[in-house]
Amino acid sequence: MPIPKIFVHIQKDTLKKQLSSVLARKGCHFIYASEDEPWDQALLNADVHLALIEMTGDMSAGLNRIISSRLPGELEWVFISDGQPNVTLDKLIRSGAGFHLRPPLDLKLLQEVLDDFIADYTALQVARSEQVTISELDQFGLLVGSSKVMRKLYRTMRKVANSEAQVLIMGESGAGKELVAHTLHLSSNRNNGPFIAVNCGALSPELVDSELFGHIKGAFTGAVKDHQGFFAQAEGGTLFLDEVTEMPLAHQVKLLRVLENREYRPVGSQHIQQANVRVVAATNRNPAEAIEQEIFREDLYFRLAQFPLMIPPLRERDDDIVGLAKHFLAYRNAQELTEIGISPEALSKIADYHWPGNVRELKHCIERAYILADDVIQPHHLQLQQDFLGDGYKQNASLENIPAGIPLEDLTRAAIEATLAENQGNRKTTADQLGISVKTLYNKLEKYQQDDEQI
Ligand SMILES: Nc1ncnc2c1ncn2[C@@H]1O[C@H](COP(=O)(O)OP(=O)(O)OP(=O)(O)O)[C@@H](O)[C@H]1O
Repeated sequence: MPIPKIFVHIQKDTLKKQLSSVLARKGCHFIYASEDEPWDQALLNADVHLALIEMTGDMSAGLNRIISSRLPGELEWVFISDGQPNVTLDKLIRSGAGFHLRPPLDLKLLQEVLDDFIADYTALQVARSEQVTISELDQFGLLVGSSKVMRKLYRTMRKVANSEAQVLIMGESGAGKELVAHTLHLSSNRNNGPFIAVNCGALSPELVDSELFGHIKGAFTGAVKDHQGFFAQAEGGTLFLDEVTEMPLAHQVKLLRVLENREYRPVGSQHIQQANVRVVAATNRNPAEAIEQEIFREDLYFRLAQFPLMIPPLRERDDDIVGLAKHFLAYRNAQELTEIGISPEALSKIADYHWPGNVRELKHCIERAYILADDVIQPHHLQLQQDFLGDGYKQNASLENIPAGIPLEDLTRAAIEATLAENQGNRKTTADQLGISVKTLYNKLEKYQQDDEQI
């Protein structure tokens, strides 16, 4: 780990002697001003973190040159003077540059100041190198995580991947259902075939049949050419039916038939097609409740859930929360050839938050913090949903807490994610509350997902 560099300009021999124990301190590198060049020039040329300067009246010109450079804000300063008033020095100290120690010199205080500085510097270096260039987490397919629950999930997925069982994935929005579906596909014998993902809630009710099963030219007004449905597109591979509970009931029956017979007929066609497709479905809802509310057919549930897989919400994967944050940061650093770190305080804030938006929210939060931080992500760089909208946003319905200057698209995304989390991922209710169509909501979520995937 790099050690801090301290520039020293002490002229009086008596002071040099007094400081000998301080200057013998280990854990930092002292660079002394030479007689060959003016002290201010030497300091401007040196790449140091702190300057320890004995100030005398004849140094004001040099100090003025320092003040007009960028250096004052970039360095920590400790001045030792004989107590003579010095306007230039006062100006620098009043701007918050550091310490001005007057006689009698308190060596203990000077030692403490240097100790604090070295401790802060070291903490910063630790934070910078806090495993942000490496990821510590295990990975299975596209899924990252080492927590007990994730490891259990990996084992189950490995077993189920190679069977032809239909899988129903359950879990909150942003918990990783699509990633699980895709990983199942990649780990299966069908991995040379296509993986087609469909948002059932975004299908327009009039076109569900045509979207799923395709149509032939002239099947209906506007059917100007043959159209391949999702089943045909997924032939030989996996069809992922996301938000399957949002599919209109009438179409759920048709889906059930295909799952039972492995046959379907494109709209307007006389020819039955064979479906060689593995269906993996997902829902944010509790299927039992959806069945009770009569929006999800029980027989379809049993058909789809030959193998139910429950994805735990991020807040139940305690061991993974901080690991995932570092993972996303490490990947971003590798991509951008940067070394942005994360402070222990920021990691605590991440660990303590309840992540209603799950992994998606965490990933997006790190992405924003990466952009905001200069070198180390601090707690104030982490913009959480609750920071945007407040926990009591709904109750207070107050817009006053929204900080000025937030890009509108960020605000839209925060509103969507907060509302989705509040509604346990139910997109219909979310769209209704936000006053947008389900289709618009899906389009936005798809865009956010694509943005996230570029991380
Ligand atoms: N275990 C994980 N490892 C790495 N990234 C993950 C993990 N889980 C989720 N993600 C990331 O979080 C985001 C959301 O994941 P995904 O789309 O799979 O969630 P989802 O449950 O299908 O969400 P929704 O219900 O809103 O469709 C994606 O950017 C994904 O890459």
